[in-house]
Amino acid sequence: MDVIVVKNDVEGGAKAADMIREAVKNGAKVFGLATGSTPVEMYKNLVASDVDFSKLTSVNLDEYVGLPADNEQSYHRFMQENLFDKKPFAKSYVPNGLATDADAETTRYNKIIADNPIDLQVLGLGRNGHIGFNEPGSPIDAETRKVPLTQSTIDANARFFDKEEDVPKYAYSMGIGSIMKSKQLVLMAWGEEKADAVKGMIEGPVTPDCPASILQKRDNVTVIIDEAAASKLSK
Ligand SMILES: N[C@@H]1[C@@H](O)[C@H](O)[C@@H](COP(=O)(O)O)O[C@@H]1O
Repeated sequence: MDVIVVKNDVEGGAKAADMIREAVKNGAKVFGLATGSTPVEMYKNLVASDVDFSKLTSVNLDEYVGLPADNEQSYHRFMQENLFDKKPFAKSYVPNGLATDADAETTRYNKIIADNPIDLQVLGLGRNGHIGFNEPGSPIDAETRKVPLTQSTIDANARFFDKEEDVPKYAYSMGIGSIMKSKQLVLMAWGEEKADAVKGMIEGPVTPDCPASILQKRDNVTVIIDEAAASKLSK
């Protein structure tokens, strides 16, 4: 695990964007993308750059169950606004939050991932150590599935919704098994509220209690964190 400590998300987002551009130069064809506040600076940098995704493919990590693609809080809409409107890919995939047949939707998405093996996966980190929406206790070999969100994730995401009751309780998420198949991984985390999860991920035991700790088992992982997120690390 390569750990890079930066001053803040502006510096870290620029670094992550450089890594994406480097991967494009080196022939990467499929990018696994993430949402949330963490990668916003990275997307800003990509939008401002001359990177060209128009012959490439993107596959997103997750989507809330029950939100239509055009809902303000849907991850579809987030990707559209933060990246795809300005830097379109030839093909972009996001789970369909309105799919009511969870088995059919997860089978469809797993086939997309199998047909488009991910060269570089971008990840954020939940306050409880989740990656994608793989909450503590998630099986490490899982593919895409419908997952219930923990109360801590619902609370963390409530800031984006008018009322807590509006926060979806389920998501479709790539599983840890699918994430681990990616050839290269870049995880970002900013702020003190991520410091415990960062410590667990880097220095803790590899345990389903902190899903991101599984990344210790992988090579080709770069973790970009700011000083606040790094503040509980022992060295
Ligand atoms: N499913 C998303 C994750 O993909 C994201 O990495 C994480 C952190 O969110 P944020 O970047 O807003 O802190 O939580 C969300 O619940």
